[in-house]
Amino acid sequence: MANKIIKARDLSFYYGDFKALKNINIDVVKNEVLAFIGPSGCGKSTFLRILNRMSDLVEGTKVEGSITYNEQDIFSMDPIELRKGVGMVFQKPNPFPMSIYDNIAYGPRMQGIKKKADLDAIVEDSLKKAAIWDEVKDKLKKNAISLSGGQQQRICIARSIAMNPEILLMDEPTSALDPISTLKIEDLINELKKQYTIVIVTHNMQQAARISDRTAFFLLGELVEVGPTDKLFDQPEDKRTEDYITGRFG
Ligand SMILES: Nc1ncnc2c1ncn2[C@@H]1O[C@H](COP(=O)(O)OP(=O)(O)OP(=O)(O)O)[C@@H](O)[C@H]1O
Repeated sequence: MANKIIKARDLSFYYGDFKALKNINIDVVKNEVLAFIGPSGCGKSTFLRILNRMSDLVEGTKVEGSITYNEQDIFSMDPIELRKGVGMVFQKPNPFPMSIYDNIAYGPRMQGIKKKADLDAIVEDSLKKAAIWDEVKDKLKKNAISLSGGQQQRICIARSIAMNPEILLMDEPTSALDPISTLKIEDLINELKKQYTIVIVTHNMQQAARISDRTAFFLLGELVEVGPTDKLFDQPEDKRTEDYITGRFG
């Protein structure tokens, strides 16, 4: 498979003595949308969070095996550097309590970009890519908290984009949104994959079927099966995948 930007090999992860992920082997391919599905507690979010080492924030954890990002071992990288390349969008929209403009300019400013014209250009470009520019261009000074949930989530996506990442991790980005906002984010993901690689956790199998190129099915900390989304849903190889997608459990 061409251009694997992430490779996980025999990756296991423990919270204390509890083995939450068991010998995971998976690749992420450039410019794909890869969806993680599986019943609650199977380890999807844990795995997603390891990919940009948000998992470091939990104490008493242990990792075995390896993950590389562009052939570099992520566990020996500076996490700040890793997160520049591998950004994250959370389940609940979490804009900073500041203006729309400052939300987007925050990261670039931290990276030392100071010129107003440069920041203006990044803010506009990021908001356009996140398909929210037209809705907010006349109120960039307004507090981002005053926007609707769906708009806030697109602001959060724009905030990630402003850091110019290569990969966007999304942890159930639409689960707190209404159906119309959800469709907007799904359309946006479809657009973003031209430029970015997207790994998304979703509870919603229809969503995985609509937006992803490949789907990975997790169960009890194991990666049961990963493959092209159409194939995984039409002709799963593993009986457990079939049982899950036909609604026999989970
Ligand atoms: N901070 C933590 N400390 C201890 N155990 C945890 C922690 N976070 C998750 N776990 C456990 O690890 C397992 C995997 O959790 P995880 O959140 O990754 O699952 P998930 O598939 O994303 O579930 P959901 O779909 O409900 O979000 C669960 O058994 C969970 O209880």
